[in-house]
Amino acid sequence: MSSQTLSQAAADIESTDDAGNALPHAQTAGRQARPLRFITCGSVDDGKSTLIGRLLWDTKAVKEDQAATLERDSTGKQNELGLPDFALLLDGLQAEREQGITIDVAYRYFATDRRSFIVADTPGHVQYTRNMATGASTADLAVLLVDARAGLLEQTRRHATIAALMGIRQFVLAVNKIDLSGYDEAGFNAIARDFREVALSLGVRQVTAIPVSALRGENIVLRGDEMMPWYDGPTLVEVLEKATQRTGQTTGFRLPVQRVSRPGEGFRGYQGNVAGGSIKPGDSVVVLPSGVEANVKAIVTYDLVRNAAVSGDAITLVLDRPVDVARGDMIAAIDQRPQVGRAFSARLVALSPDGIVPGKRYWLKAGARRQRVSVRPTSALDLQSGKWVDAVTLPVNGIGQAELDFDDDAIFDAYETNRETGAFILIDPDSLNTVAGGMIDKKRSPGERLGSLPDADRATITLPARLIEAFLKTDFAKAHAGEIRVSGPEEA
Ligand SMILES: Nc1nc2c(ncn2[C@@H]2O[C@H](COP(=O)(O)OP(=O)(O)OP(=O)(O)O)[C@@H](O)[C@H]2O)c(=O)[nH]1
Repeated sequence: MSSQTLSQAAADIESTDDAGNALPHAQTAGRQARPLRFITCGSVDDGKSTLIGRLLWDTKAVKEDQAATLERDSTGKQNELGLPDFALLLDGLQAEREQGITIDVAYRYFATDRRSFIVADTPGHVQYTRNMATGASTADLAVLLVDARAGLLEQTRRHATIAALMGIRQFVLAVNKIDLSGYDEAGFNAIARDFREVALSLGVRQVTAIPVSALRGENIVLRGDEMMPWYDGPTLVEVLEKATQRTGQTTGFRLPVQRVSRPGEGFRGYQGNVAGGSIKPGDSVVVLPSGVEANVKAIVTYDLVRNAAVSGDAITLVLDRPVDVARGDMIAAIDQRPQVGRAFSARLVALSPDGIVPGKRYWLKAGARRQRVSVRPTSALDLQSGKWVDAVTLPVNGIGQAELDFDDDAIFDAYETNRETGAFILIDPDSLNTVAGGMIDKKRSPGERLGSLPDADRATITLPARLIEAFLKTDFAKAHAGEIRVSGPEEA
């Protein structure tokens, strides 16, 4: 197939939505422009670096100078096949990682004739959970690697759980080093079956299992028919080319107001990036939290007046009547409003060594808005078993569910429906450190407590001694002394 027909085929795929319906032009253009984002996860030595290196190499994303360096650096390190060590392509990233950058996800860009991609390479260890969560929060798809000889590990389940929790609904299981298993078809089928069960339990139905040899480049970009005539499914790159992008937004129009522009008498515009849906002059909108309604008079960008704007556009919105709008307000579609309230439930990923202290008041930042919030964790994901357990605090790298209670009205969408207006960060008001990233689940009624999650095990989380000490000193811990169980202490 020539590259022209490939592009045409890609355009055909991209101009339909998940159900195969034609998309309006603006949306199609946006989808084609945005690369597919995916993450790779696997245990140490499963071959993650080799797999990414192979993808870059076989899609010709490796520049000539890099290729020469690769050949040179691999000298003497070649494996028994005489192939270069593809993992070396990732070494630059390793160096970045060792510098101890806080949220340290390395992104790599590559493209085929049909599509462009951004792969987030996230380290697999438990202490890097926050990095994986960060990579996963923007990814459309997760590639989970397992060693064909070892099959699924606890780690695989943990990675799959985090990926699902971050909203990823498409998994590829790359059963790697299939060459070292003697291209064992039955072994591959057993691993694929086990993984489908894991994925289903997490609510993920779109699962493709592929037998691959990252080292030999089989079923990554090129097919591995010679050694695996029994496999007639897609290659990894074919799955990536056809994967659906999560739009991340199924809500109506959203404009978080960054700035109110009043350049002169008579003109008042509200500026920001459209974070959902689309808008055109004449549409009815509501300003939140005030609830005042108005119609759109004009949409202005930096140099021209537009007849429509879509998600991602930076615009100035002019309304047809004088309305009181401030930075941090939200202008939204009148018939598809976000939730406004003082109590929400959310999932958190703790990013700071201090973890999340229950009942502590933090600053919550979402878009241009910053509000005081008190945070009470209710359960945490046990990273070893992949199960939810009751919890009252979250240690660093902990993932948990929490109740958020605000002093004033807050405006959110559920993260599932809008990844921009459903996401936030928590800031410690004393140190000004970012202590957590969060995703809104839903609005709670005032005073409503979150129950245990259905599969919650009645277990306690072991925390480092200094966290327990700090926690026991909080007013919350004193007030709930009889109800709190802490195990440990364990040295940090
Ligand atoms: N035979 C064979 N060896 C492989 C394959 N994929 C990777 N390897 C080898 O397995 C070893 C580990 O590969 P890496 O790519 O460094 O593994 P990784 O998962 O990135 O490891 P970390 O970066 O340490 O997490 C290397 O010696 C690779 O050459 C494969 O498909 N077949």
